[in-house]
Amino acid sequence: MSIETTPSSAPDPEWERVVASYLNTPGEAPVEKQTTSVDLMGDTPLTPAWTKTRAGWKNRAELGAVNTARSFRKWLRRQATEHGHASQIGRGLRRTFLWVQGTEGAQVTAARHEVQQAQRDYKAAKWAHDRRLMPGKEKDKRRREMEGAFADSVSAMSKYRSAQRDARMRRAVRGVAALTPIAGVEGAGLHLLGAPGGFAATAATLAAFALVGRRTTAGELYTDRDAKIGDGDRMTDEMVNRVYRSAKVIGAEDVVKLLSPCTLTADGSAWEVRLELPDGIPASKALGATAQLANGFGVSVQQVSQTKGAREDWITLRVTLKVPFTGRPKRGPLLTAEKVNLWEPVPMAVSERGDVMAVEWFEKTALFGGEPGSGKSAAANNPLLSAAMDVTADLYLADGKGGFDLSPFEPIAQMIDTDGDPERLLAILRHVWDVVLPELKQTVKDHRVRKFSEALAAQDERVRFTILFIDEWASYMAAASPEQQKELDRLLRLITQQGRAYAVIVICATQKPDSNAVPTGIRDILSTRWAGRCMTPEASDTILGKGRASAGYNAQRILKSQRGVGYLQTGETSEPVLTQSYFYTDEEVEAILRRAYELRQRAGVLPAEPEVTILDHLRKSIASTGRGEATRAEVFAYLAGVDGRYKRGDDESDGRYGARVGKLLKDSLDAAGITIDAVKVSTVDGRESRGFRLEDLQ
Ligand SMILES: Nc1ncnc2c1ncn2[C@@H]1O[C@H](COP(=O)(O)OP(=O)(O)OP(=O)(O)O)[C@@H](O)[C@H]1O
Repeated sequence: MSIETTPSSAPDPEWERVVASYLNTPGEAPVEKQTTSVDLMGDTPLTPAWTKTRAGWKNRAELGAVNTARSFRKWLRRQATEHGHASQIGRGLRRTFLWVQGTEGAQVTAARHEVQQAQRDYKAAKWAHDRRLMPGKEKDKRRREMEGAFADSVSAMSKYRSAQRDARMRRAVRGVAALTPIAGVEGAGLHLLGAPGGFAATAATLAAFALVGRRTTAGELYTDRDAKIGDGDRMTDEMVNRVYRSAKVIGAEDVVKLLSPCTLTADGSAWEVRLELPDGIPASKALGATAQLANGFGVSVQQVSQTKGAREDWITLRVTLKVPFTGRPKRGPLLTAEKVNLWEPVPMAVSERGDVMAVEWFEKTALFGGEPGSGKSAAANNPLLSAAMDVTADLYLADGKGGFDLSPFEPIAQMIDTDGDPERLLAILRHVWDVVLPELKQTVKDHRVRKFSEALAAQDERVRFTILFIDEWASYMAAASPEQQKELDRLLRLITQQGRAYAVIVICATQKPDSNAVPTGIRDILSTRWAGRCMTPEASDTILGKGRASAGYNAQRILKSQRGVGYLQTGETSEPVLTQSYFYTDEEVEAILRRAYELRQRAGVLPAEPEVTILDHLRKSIASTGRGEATRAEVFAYLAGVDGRYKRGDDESDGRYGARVGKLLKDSLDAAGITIDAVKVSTVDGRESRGFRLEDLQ
């Protein structure tokens, strides 16, 4: 959450007056209005009420502590440079001393030099005059010269004295000018507050000297030019402009206009600012320069996110202080939900800002993509488990990888394939296309409406959601014959295209999102996309759409340590949003599905138990030996456990029992149209016997 500063939301007195006179008809008592402090210039930040609550104060205190620690670190770094405060004070003292001393010293030196010269001239003239054996005229001339030199020497001496006096006087005046405020402040501080006042006055004096010495000898002032968020500096207007310039998003002379102040979010996890790009620069240019911006801010590329605003030139920039989504996953809402209504948006993930991302599923289809381990099964679990908790949703599930991800859904799924068997998937698609969809279409026709709706669902219980989830389509295609491939492709296309209006939700998941993974024609109509970590920007684009990676939405940038993180693009938001999906552990999945089972049992919508055939029993009896084959005795022992007719009578001999149940098994297989002959197999202790092999059954 960020502290909004929206001056425009401050009360407008003119408007209030108009509204008040409109509401107050003549004769009526005037409407009593709440008075709020009016911000006439609209320039005071609006302080949300929550900041004055206990939690608000606590948050502020925490933020204050974080900021103080950060400022202290920055101050320490500064002290090692020539902009350190000790250096500044030293420079200030030197400069003040030089100012008090002034430039009169040069004039005094010049005057002294004049005196020395005049005295040298006088000595020379006197020496010339004092010589003997000189005609009288010459003697007179030399006397005059000597007297002239003497007068010059006296005059130079007087000028020198005057320069000295003048210099002393000026220095005294400047000294008094410099010392009076210091003495005044010190005196007043000591007089008024005693020792603390004296300390405060000394601090003020030092601050004044620091101010005088703030420029270095080279004339430089201290600036935040190199300040980086990664170094613990705060985001400033100047920093944002510098970084956008160095990232070449804007020109050297351009300026980005800040639409909001640079604010640390309420939870202290990120800096945020809304900005307006200069004319002629599209938002996509800024969105595509995330790596360069991250460099400028001194953070990793995962820490910078930009979202396009309502206008092409508006951007919200967010720089987190740590790599997001590396902490513990958020607790999923299904753990405590009693049931789910799929007609309402289903919470799926949490965005970087901590917003819950909820997805509407009616008329939606989805594609979950990402390299193995990126968390797509965990992400896809969100709609699947939500659907499980809505008793009006029927689940048709197929796992091309033949893994265990879907096994816990088995008791509540209408049809499921967990073996990656294309024939089984074909049976599921045929059932949905031939049985389910026609019934749903008929329901719509009966009500003479165009499509399903929540209101219709309240009237008619035939209005149900149908969830068709296919994990790893490519694996099915690889295992299918060319005819099966064609048929699978045809049915999936038809169901996806026609099912939307009848609440048929097709969800595909794939490790390698290309045209083999999901046929291109189908991929294009899958409206909701979730892109987990990908190997290449191209793979990311295959899920999110062409050009997304270069516009800044590149799932290749997601780190391995960011578990379950992916770009979520829904019909509701035009831009993909980086999110971390809710994660349910295996135990949690089972607990949710147990509740879903009970809900469905109470609602009477559990799928009918599939009939177990004699072939299923035979298969299981062989599988239970773990050898891929079973002796007749082992098969009969298993069958005796599931069917009373195979139990041995008390007085039945080995031979008679074998003959009786052997015939019983043969008759049952014949009735099912299955012919399997007993073959030679090995017993547990390696001897030979007659029995059945699993591969023969398959
Ligand atoms: N949202 C999440 N929060 C925390 N950890 C997660 C999250 N999502 C997935 N993980 C972790 O990542 C692991 C792999 O997840 P998941 O099985 O969903 O990946 P996947 O992409 O489906 O892999 P595969 O393609 O091999 O099936 C999980 O076992 C879990 O430990």
